[in-house]
Amino acid sequence: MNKITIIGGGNLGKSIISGLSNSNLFEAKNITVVDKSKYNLKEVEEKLGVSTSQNIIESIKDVKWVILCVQPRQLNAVLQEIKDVLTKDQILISTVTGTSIAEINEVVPNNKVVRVMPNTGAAKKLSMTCIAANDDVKEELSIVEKMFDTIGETLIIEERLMQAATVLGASGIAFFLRFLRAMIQGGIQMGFHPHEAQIIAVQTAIGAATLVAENGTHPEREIDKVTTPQGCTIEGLNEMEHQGLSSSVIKGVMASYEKINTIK
Ligand SMILES: NC(=O)C1=CN([C@@H]2O[C@H](COP(=O)(O)OP(=O)(O)OC[C@H]3O[C@@H](n4cnc5c(N)ncnc54)[C@H](OP(=O)(O)O)[C@@H]3O)[C@@H](O)[C@H]2O)C=CC1
Ligand SMILES: O=C(O)[C@@H]1CCC=N1
Repeated sequence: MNKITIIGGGNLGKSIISGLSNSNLFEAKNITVVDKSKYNLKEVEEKLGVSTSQNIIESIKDVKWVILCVQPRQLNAVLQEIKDVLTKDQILISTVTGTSIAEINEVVPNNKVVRVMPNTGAAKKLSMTCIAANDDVKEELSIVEKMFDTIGETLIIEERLMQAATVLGASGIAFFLRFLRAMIQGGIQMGFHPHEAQIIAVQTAIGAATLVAENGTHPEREIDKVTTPQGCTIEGLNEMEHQGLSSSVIKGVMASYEKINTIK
């Protein structure tokens, strides 16, 4: 029951495994990672002490939970490989972008499927994971929620919002990091060494996010506390807006959302 296999130990898979293996939910030896790459498997074996395999069929025997963590174009091959050996009581947890529960059930009609959309923050137990399932998968949904609660925040959503959750939560890591990089570049131009600019920008980003997370305030309320009248902050903010900061972020989010509907 408390065994889990992750098919795909790449960027996201490693982050999930890193979080799960440090949680109390699964013993490291009961987490098996399957990947084509021996390099990926050696890394998780050495760093996290989890079990590894290059044989999908062997790795899912006697396992209750199977996380699908391969790229969208690789999913069908994995489903075709496991469809005849899966038993009815095994639950599939799919992280795969853009593939619906119904599409997975077309290939494996007898297995319950929960869709999850975590992010790479999972490696630090700071994932934002959105979770969706069909109405008849309530009990398993709540166990999957507990599973992902061990690696960050979770939110149960309707499946129709999964693409939006992918853009906001999963791609969102990259979007925030690009802003962080720009802040570091500005810091260097003002005279800091890169590593100093990075320390300042990173801690400031953590502070900004924590204020909103812990105070429950709207970001603009926290901004108001920083903007001294006629001061340097409002000068900088207004220039960023004249250059289209909010508009370009919203346009970027929507471009990502349009793209996701074409991914297969
Ligand atoms: N990266 C992220 O931040 C997020 C990703 N996702 C989604 O999660 C999924 C995984 O993404 P990500 O981790 O970035 O992708 P990666 O390409 O980094 O990882 C997938 C891994 O699975 C391996 N693999 C593929 N097919 C098989 C197979 N048949 N048997 C064994 N191993 C296999 C790949 O090997 P090889 O490279 O040799 O093919 C690769 O190492 C994707 O669907 C993605 O859209 C969702 C949220 C966030
Ligand atoms: O870029 C992608 O398509 C995937 C989904 C979210 C993060 N990585």
